[in-house]
Amino acid sequence: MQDIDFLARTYMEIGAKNGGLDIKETASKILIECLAKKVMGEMEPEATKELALCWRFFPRDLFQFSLNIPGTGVYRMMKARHRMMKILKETVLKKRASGEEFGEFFKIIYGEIEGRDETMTVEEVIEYIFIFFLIANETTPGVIAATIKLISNNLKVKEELQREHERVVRDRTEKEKEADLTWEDYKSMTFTHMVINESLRITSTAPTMLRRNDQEFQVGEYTVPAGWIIMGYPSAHFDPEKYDDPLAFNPWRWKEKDLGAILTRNYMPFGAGARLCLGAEFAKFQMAIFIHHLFRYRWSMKTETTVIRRFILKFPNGSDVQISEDTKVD
Ligand code: HEM
Repeated sequence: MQDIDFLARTYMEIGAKNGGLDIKETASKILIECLAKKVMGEMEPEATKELALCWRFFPRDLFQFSLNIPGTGVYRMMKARHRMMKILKETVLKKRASGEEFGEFFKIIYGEIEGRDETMTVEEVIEYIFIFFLIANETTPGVIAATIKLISNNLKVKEELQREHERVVRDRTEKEKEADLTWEDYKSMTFTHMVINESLRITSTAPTMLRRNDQEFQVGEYTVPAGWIIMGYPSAHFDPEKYDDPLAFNPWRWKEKDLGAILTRNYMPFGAGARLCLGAEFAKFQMAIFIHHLFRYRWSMKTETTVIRRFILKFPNGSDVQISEDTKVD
């Protein structure tokens, strides 16, 4: 919690000094810096920053025709990937040589816990970590940027959030707590949790879930033979019988509901079953902390920001917000 809180506050302060920031890019930097520490343990600050910068080549060019020749996005992305693998490998080798401690996640997958045998080679572990970062980075920053766009289009929601976050800051100051956010602060952001749930419903970020069925089964009048690959989509999120006016962004529909639930019959932004998202709580947490720190300023999103879905969420005109030091509210 402290890491995300610190990174979100720091990046927001830098943005305020510069007159603004790109939401998706900033959320991505926070995510990668935080995950890198959790997975790898302490890393050289320059290596972590470079790792985060490499991701800039991914969102734009990941789901495109694979033409890996110089000058294409895919080529730039492959170069960035190569660079990232090199940074990760160098970090592992340096840490090993100096006996420095790895992050908990690394220790688990590499088996570097006392008494356990090695389970993967260094190369395999790095591949695994890369995919882990990739999954995290292709989801959370986009959802955060789309959430800010949804909020920006809805003045009532924006005002309610403003009230909530001013209250959180006020409570903290009154109780003379340290500047860091606490778990209680996070839990008390009820309206923010409603906004997050609604945004996750409406953005339905993971466009599809692929499954191979072991056994034949029936869907209405159709029989799906065993061995088929099924593409599942959380269409329940837009079912008018389950959600009144389903295309409307209405956080109040979550009032009095269980805001902690990441999976119900009609709500599955993080998937379902054995492959339920590993980072669900972490993602929701990052979203809330990011929103909190943004709302410590008066902000506005550039009107030209648009969100489109080309398999994943995309922001062809970026996701810039304007903030400045003199609009800080606390
Ligand atoms: C708002 C952000 C996120 C959304 C909407 C999301 C959504 C999903 C969905 C729908 C799945 C299931 C895919 C399937 O069933 O085939 C999934 C799996 C997964 N997610 Fe996330 N995710 C998010 C953030 C994250 C983050 C931040 C991490 C890592 C820290 C993460 C790590 C994973 C992993 C490792 C899996 C695979 C789990 C498995 O196969 O056992 N996700 N995610």
